[in-house]
Amino acid sequence: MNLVEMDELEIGFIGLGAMGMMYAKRLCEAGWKNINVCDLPSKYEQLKTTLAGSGLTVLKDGHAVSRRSDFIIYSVEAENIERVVAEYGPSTKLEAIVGGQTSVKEPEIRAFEKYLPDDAHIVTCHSLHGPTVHPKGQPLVLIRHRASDDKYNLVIRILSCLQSELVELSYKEHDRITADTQAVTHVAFLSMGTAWKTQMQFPWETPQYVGGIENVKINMTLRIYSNKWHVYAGIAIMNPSAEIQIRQYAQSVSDLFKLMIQEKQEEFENRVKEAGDFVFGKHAENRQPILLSDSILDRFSLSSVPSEQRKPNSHLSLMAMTDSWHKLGIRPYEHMVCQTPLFRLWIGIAEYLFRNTEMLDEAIRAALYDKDIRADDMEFYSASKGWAECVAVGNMAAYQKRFNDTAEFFKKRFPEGVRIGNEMIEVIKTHQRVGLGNIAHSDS
Ligand SMILES: NC(=O)C1=CN([C@@H]2O[C@H](COP(=O)(O)OP(=O)(O)OC[C@H]3O[C@@H](n4cnc5c(N)ncnc54)[C@H](OP(=O)(O)O)[C@@H]3O)[C@@H](O)[C@H]2O)C=CC1
Ligand SMILES: O=C(O)C(=O)Cc1ccc(O)cc1
Repeated sequence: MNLVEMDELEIGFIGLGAMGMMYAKRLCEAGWKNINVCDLPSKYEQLKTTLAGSGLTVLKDGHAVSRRSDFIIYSVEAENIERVVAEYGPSTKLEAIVGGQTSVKEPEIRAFEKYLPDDAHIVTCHSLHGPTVHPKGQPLVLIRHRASDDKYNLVIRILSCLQSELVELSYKEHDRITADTQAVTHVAFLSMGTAWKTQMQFPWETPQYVGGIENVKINMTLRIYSNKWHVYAGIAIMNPSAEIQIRQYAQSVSDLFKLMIQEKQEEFENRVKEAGDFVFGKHAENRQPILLSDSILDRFSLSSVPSEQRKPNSHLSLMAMTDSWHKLGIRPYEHMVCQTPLFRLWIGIAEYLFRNTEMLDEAIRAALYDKDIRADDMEFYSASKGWAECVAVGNMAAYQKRFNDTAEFFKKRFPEGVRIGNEMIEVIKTHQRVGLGNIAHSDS
């Protein structure tokens, strides 16, 4: 590392929420000496007090940060990016590099092109994990939109301290891939949460939700609802590629649910198995399987129901996911370069279900004939439709209300769910390094 560069270069963060703070602190710990930060001017005094002695220089607003920083990272809500760049963009230092951390890049790039001076370089990024996950080994998307070689290489040097895996994409590629990996995954978990809440049912008290796969559903749903609504709303509503995926997911839930209640066994089974062959079958043999299993995931339980009382689940959410990948011709393993921990767990449990013929047949039987699970499936169908409509209308306020209503229902269990969720994510990280076969063996 060039020590003069670390002493002299100024790096700025506009927006000091969870992600901005995480980045600023990590860069500071790595030895970058001049880190300028700000949030809303109304938080200036408070931030000065809380960050006194931290090594970060707190400034009043984005003008002050922009005027003196050589690399500026906007780390604000996707919903606000245009307004914030419009306000502070014109104060950008001559020939500075500007980037952002928003999860959806089309609005961010549009704002940069519109409001930044022509001499500004644009290199933007997206860490594909939440603020509480260690960035080491996680994908970090880097988008070189308008930058000289020198400036681009400088950004790589600065962000290298995160120890993430760099994935170089255009902003359009980024939005297309994250619509597949993130937007649709979130809708599945959001719908589970809404369905449970509508029935006033805590899944950890219910016999259908006992066991490893169910632990992923429960803990990841709690993880999403404990995060901020705007993160998910931005990904779903502001990414131009997301609506089609979400619409298809809701359609797949609806199509499968209709076949289930009409007990059209052959049609249902064929459709589910064809989808499974497309995603997990022969053609996918070259890819690296994730190989999660119930035995690995069993220990991450919030459940109070003894495992002997476990009842079969239809796994409508996973069947619909696989069906929707099939209908849209998406091969999800091709997107693993942009995996988030949540996506990895999600595709991991779908893979586990579809590779395990006995379990898949049990789920198909439960879907068609088990009346106990029908009520849950009906609520899940209705919730996924509601989320898809909300995204199609594009109303952020409606999204916020739906999200917060459900979050409120689950909030007492957030600390525990998030703690266990973090442990699950650690396990899949280890698994990425050593191969899950080894872990499965030592666990069993
Ligand atoms: N959380 C996550 O898991 C991840 C989030 N991201 C993305 O990173 C971005 C930030 O997310 P996150 O940190 O979680 O969200 P936060 O809500 O924690 O942080 C955003 C911060 O920006 C502030 N802000 C808004 N307007 C301005 C302004 N004009 N000037 C200065 N600060 C402003 C907000 O203040 P106020 O709250 O008062 O509006 C808030 O403190 C989002 O675009 C998100 O999509 C990316 C990866 C993961
Ligand atoms: O893993 C997920 O999908 C998460 O929920 C965390 C997350 C949220 C937003 C991002 O832009 C990146 C990661």
